[in-house]
Amino acid sequence: MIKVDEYLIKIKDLDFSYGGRAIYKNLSMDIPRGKITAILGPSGTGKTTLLRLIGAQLYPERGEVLFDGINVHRLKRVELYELRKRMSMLFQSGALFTDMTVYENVAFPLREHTLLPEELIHDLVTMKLEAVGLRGAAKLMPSELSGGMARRAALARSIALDPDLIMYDEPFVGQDPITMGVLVKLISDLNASLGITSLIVTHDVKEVLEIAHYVYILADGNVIGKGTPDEVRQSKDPRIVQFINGLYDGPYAFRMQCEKSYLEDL
Ligand SMILES: Nc1ncnc2c1ncn2[C@@H]1O[C@H](COP(=O)(O)OP(=O)(O)OP(=O)(O)O)[C@@H](O)[C@H]1O
Repeated sequence: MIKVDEYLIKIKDLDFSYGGRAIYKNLSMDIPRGKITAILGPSGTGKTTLLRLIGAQLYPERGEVLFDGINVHRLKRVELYELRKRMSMLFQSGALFTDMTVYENVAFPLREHTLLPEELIHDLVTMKLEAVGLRGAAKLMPSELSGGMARRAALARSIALDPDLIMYDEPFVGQDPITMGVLVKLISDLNASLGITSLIVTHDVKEVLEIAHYVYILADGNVIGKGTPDEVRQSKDPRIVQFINGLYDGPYAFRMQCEKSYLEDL
């Protein structure tokens, strides 16, 4: 019997720095297959960097990232190109092609990467648009969409090739509460209906904890907390308490260190 590993991504003993400035030191994480994992942490910790390491846009100095057992940093260019069809990355900007309709945007990856006939492409695009509730917007241009609709259209495009993984980088930024609620539910529904592994980097802690199955909290170059949403909510670690509750001050200082005292500066 073939044993399917319960983790889609395994990160082992990873070191990464930007020009000598260490971002990760000995980082190890396992991302469960078919589940929603939230990656939380203070600004500048390296969450986006982590997504780029998984996608092999960046290379570590040490350690490895295994995607379905494949070391992503050892692949040749063509192999990586193939593997990336199984990973989708959704940035906060959405980045739709502005000169194409919503339909053409969703059809684009199918035309780029497959030789499917137009009829089948039509059916697939229609299904993806239906999944995000935008079948009625197929003919619209991106400039005619609201911010939330644009993100949903980008989401439809990112699932066009039925990826195994979607990495969301700040998917809720700049949205009103209702739109945010729609996006949160959509991500959760897509995860359940398509069985996609979802990795969400966000500062919207409350929203993401409602739908995540597993949570990693990163700070100071490593994992400072992990577990189910309930487990991290109940943590007594002051760094995690501060972060989960969005407290103004705590172990992570609100004020940056300054050489002179406040009085001296005045
Ligand atoms: N290309 C780069 N070259 C040098 N330093 C970089 C580069 N990209 C990011 N950094 C730095 O690396 C650190 C981690 O950046 P990253 O964007 O991964 O953090 P983040 O946790 O996603 O932050 P935020 O939550 O604010 O989006 C930051 O201090 C950032 O300034």
